[in-house]
Amino acid sequence: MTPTLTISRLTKRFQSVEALKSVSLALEPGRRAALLGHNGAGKSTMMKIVLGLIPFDSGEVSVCGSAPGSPAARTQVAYLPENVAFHPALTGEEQLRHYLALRGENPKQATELLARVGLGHAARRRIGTYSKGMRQRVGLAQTLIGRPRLLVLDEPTSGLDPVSRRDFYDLLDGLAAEGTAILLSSHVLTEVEARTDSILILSGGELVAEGTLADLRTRAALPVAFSVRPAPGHASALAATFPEGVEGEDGLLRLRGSQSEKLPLLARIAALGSAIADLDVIPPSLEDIYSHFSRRDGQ
Ligand SMILES: Nc1ncnc2c1ncn2[C@@H]1O[C@H](COP(=O)(O)OP(=O)(O)OP(=O)(O)O)[C@@H](O)[C@H]1O
Repeated sequence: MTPTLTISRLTKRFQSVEALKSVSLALEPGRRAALLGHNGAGKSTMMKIVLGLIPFDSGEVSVCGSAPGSPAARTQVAYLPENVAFHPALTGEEQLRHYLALRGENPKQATELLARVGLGHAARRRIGTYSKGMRQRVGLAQTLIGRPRLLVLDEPTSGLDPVSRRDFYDLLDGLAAEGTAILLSSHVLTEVEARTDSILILSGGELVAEGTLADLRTRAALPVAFSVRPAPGHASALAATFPEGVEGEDGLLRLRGSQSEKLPLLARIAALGSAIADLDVIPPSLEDIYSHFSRRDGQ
């Protein structure tokens, strides 16, 4: 499948700052990729380059086969900034009709676009009365004008409550299912874990990790934690068997082991049979994996 977005060896420098260092990636139709990174890692710089808003120093960028910022690329890519602002006195429908007219599209599509993002009921209300989540949906409706093949979303769920976040990702799922590629940045690790297909971690301008969460988990090879609850009267025996464990005030014994130690440890725990009341295996969290890949120099 031809990727919707291809970036190879992309380098961008602002005076003495190397904002992007030989970054390469590809995003295929219908894929949702999350761009993660500390403040200043280079996320916005990459998005601006993909949108054709700023030039780059070296490398190649292709948006649906065209150079970023070219007329062909601009018809295929849409952008939603973090804090989207609309005229508060206009209704959602008026605002979208305005954008449609600017793009040379039929303003009557406003009704359908607003319905698509779940705002049909509020189309004739002033945007000044909308919640932040509703304004983000107007922003998403605006990005859908012209049926773009690539959506670039800068922290699209920042400031939204959990239900609005979930609804927003549901909308993105629908768009991805139709073949739209989605590149979004976020600082909320748990939501990208559940709602995107791949994770891209930028650190100091370098793409330090790329893949599904399962790929990154394997590559990071971080320790696995076990939480073991002894059966009544067996706490001392359990602690004696695992002197390396840490006993908590909650009565649980906590153990850690590398990926290769996981199964042998499980076998040792299972061998205790009825002395064990319960067991949880806790894989490294996305936060652990993110910290592993994105640690700054000196940390
Ligand atoms: N116009 C500019 N002039 C000089 N330096 C810049 C400019 N734009 C970005 N930078 C620098 O490039 C680096 C990457 O910045 P960028 O805005 O891409 O990071 P980011 O990952 O989007 O961060 P944040 O999460 O804070 O938005 C930073 O060191 C930043 O200071």
